[in-house]
Amino acid sequence: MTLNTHTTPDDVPIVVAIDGPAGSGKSSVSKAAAHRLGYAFLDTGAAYRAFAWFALSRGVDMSDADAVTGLLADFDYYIGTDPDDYVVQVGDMNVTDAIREPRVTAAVSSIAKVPAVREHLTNLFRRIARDVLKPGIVIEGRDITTVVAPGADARILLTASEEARMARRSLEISTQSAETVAEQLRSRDLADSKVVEFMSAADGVTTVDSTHLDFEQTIDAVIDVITTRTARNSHD
Ligand SMILES: Nc1ncnc2c1ncn2[C@@H]1O[C@H](COP(=O)(O)OP(=O)(O)O)[C@@H](O)[C@H]1O
Ligand SMILES: Nc1ccn([C@@H]2O[C@H](COP(=O)(O)OP(=O)(O)O)[C@@H](O)[C@H]2O)c(=O)n1
Repeated sequence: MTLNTHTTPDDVPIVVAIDGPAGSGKSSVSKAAAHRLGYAFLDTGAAYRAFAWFALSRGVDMSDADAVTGLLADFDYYIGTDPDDYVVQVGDMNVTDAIREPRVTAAVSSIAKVPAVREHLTNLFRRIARDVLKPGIVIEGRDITTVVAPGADARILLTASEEARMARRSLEISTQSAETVAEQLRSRDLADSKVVEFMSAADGVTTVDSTHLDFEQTIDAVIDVITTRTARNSHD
């Protein structure tokens, strides 16, 4: 795949792209798969969340696309790509936990629909992937198989039923009722799906449905796809 500028073919990291709706297991499964394979891991949703956190901290009107776009120049973002050392920073602030707060989750779709924000972050993700020193990278989000890395060596859509996704997410969030978590997840998926298609697989993308798989089985299923696709590509 052509994301990087390493000079010899053996030096080129393998790129694995994973998309899917909220709560399907993208972050946790991608992180575990990257750990097992010795690859880097890039959570792209963290950048959208961090930018929403930044816009909130500046008191910007989230519905004002020009004002939101105007903040990009000051957005100093860092994310670790080691699956065993996950950290997200804006300037000097460690925002790893803050970006998961409900007020950020509620604001993120508004900034994610601004085209200039998507373009800026897409370029950032490609730069991060290009500079990775490990043999591969797993990149996960909403538009990785279609926009950020459509030429990835392995492309996966990780799905699960709405019921399973809501149950998993509400297990994680103790500060809100299961009904509130479910309602917010449903409305965020709806808002996001107007901007990016992530509910059905694009051509060449393999679907992994984790509804009836436990966490370990889902990691195994994703690694199976990666192994098969990368073995096939190396013979193309
Ligand atoms: N197959 C699975 N079975 C049960 N729980 C799972 C499974 N896959 C992921 N999870 C759990 O579901 C929750 C949501 O997963 P997460 O990776 O945050 O999803 P996403 O990044 O798609 O929003 C996490 O607590 C994760 O550990
Ligand atoms: N590649 C991406 C990743 C996230 N996003 C946006 O960022 C938000 C947070 O992403 P996330 O991956 O942390 O969300 P979850 O699926 O984990 O709940 C999503 O609701 C989208 O609005 C996006 O637009 N494109």
